[in-house]
Amino acid sequence: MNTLFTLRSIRKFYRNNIVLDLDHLDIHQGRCYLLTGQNGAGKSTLLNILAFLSPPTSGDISFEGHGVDWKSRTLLACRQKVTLLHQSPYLFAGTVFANVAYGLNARKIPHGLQQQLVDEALDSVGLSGFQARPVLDLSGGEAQRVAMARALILKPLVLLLDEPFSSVDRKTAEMMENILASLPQGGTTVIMATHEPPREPLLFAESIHLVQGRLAGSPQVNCLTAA
Ligand SMILES: Nc1ncnc2c1ncn2[C@@H]1O[C@H](COP(=O)(O)OP(=O)(O)OP(=O)(O)O)[C@@H](O)[C@H]1O
Repeated sequence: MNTLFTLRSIRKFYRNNIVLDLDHLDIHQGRCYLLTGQNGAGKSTLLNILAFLSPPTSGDISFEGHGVDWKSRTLLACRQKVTLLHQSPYLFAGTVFANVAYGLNARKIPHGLQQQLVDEALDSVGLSGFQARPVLDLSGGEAQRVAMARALILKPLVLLLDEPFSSVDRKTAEMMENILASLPQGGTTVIMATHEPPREPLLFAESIHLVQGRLAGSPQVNCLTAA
């Protein structure tokens, strides 16, 4: 079993408030994790750290076996292996195709191959035939699916999702959960944050549950909840 992220003594403060306090957390490659916790439990804070977007106030993280130096240029290489899909994803004005192909363009993938990959990605989220649609005409749920296609097309090593199903209907959420559950076969590690249980929790073999910024089951949490 390959350990992808190792977190030790990770603490995050906003002003004087501690919002994340993790003694020890290992995340293994090719697994599907459900990150749960009530509003304010620290889920987005943890995802932002795992996406290398926001450093912890203190503590150590290693990624693929190497210690993460938040001030080094190597951070960019780490960021490129991780995709974070937000609850309200940003799509730029333009067509669905242009948005989904954005990362392929940046990687200079030939146009013919882009067409094929975009078709496959849109197909996988149930949006075949949407290539030429302006994103401004999309419903909230369709926009979320386009953002998912844009994330999937890059085949990231790690896919982080922050409440990805907030504006999709039940059938679409089930379809997207099934897509997520299939990604580890291709080597992608999935971590999905939600404060609601998924429709099919068994698809997510691993769980990380936060209570007031701490891992449920850790001694500190037991003290807190017992108090
Ligand atoms: N930039 C910030 N400045 C100050 N406090 C912040 C900031 N970002 C988050 N917090 C606080 O950190 C705590 C954890 O927030 P976080 O967004 O990580 O929780 P969450 O579990 O994702 O919540 P939700 O389910 O509501 O999205 C909250 O108390 C929040 O108010």
